[in-house]
Amino acid sequence: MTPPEREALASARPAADAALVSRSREVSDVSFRAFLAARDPPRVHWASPGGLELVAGGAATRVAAGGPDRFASLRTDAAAVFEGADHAGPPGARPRMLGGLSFEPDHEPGGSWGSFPAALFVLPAVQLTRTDDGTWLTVARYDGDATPAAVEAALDDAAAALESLPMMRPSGGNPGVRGTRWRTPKDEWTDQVEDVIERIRAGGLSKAVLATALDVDLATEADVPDVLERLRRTYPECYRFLVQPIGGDAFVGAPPERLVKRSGDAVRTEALAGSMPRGDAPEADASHARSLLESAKIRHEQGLVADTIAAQLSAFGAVREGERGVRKLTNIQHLHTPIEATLEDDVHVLTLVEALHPTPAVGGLPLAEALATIRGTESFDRGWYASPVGWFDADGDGEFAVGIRSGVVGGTHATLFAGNGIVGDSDPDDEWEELQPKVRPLMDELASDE
Ligand SMILES: C=C(O[C@@H]1C=C(C(=O)O)C=C[C@H]1O)C(=O)O
Repeated sequence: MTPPEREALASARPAADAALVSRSREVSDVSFRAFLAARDPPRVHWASPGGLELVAGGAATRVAAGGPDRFASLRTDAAAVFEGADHAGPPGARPRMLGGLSFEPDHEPGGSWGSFPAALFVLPAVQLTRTDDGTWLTVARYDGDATPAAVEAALDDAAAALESLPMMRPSGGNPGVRGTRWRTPKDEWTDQVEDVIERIRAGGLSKAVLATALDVDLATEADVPDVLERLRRTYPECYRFLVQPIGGDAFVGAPPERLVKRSGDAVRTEALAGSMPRGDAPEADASHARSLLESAKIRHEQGLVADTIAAQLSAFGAVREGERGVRKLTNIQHLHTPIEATLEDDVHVLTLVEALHPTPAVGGLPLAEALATIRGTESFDRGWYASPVGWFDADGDGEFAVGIRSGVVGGTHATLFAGNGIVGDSDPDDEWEELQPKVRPLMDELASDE
């Protein structure tokens, strides 16, 4: 990203005399991959398991923010964009802001995160939305000349362009991997885990989530729409997202973990922590699941996450914790507790995100001590890894996933991320083994399948 581009992103604000106009039209189902491949950046993709699925390109407008007030700044700027919005179309295709935030509020773009400010949300120019009511094409504009007639004409053009897209775009195949390098080799990782354990034993810290990055050299350029399409088939039980602010580097992932969903006064979240592999045979798989449910260490670690989330949500309304169980993913299983709340007041989903992020599933406990430990120990830039990624609308409804099982992909390079909760009785060798399945979702889609 050139300095002027970075400047433009960092200062993305609503314009004084602009109005938001959007129009949607039902279209016959079309390949999301082909649509995404044909769009210019910014490009975004969001899919929740069994729910909303959308792909979009271009920006009608965007809001960006950084520093300790970034959530307040986003809420204010987004409210200005949504004010007086003129949308004709089904509720499922209503205007949404899509994007995410960095793990730390004072994040500065750089390295793999060169085109990612501390918070960025895009209101897409052209979007395909798949809902229970069919597939909808939406065009939005936010400027002084955005009249309904102009937007309808742009919708006609976008619909005509859809006609020329192939129904099914043939897959280009995986890019292939030339080499990989952990940012923290095993001996360094072991030292880091031991340091964290020592801090925990010294008192004042119960848990810290230690993460690292895997640099991947690709044999050919990765085709991000292809990667997302394959993740849809291999990890159907996970979210899928893409945020590509400028072109080049794209943040993609298939996280299993919901940070929060707000729909009216209903709030849903979950505590997901503790990991075991999947077994090859049903008996082995069930035995791993039993180990998750019976391990005192894992129950303690996941219990801390559930209690903290429930306590934070209780500031907003009545909280109900569901039954603890095992969440099975394609290549890993976790301990899981569903958590729901009923809001007493009209609270924006961004306010809930602000209260919950980072949960002890990706930060630690107590939070301040855990963050100081993470900053003092990790030798890579988390950027947007383990951060909120999702969408919100004019009413403050929305849904956010935790940006794990993720990586930054650009050209012939990818950086993948993985982390584990460290507690007092963690074993560095086990923690090293646990990192491996967490980079696999993306790694499997990058490595050649032969
Ligand atoms: C931090 C990650 O995952 C988190 C940490 C887990 C753990 O400590 O076992 C399990 C699930 C996630 O909450 C990651 O995938 O990078």
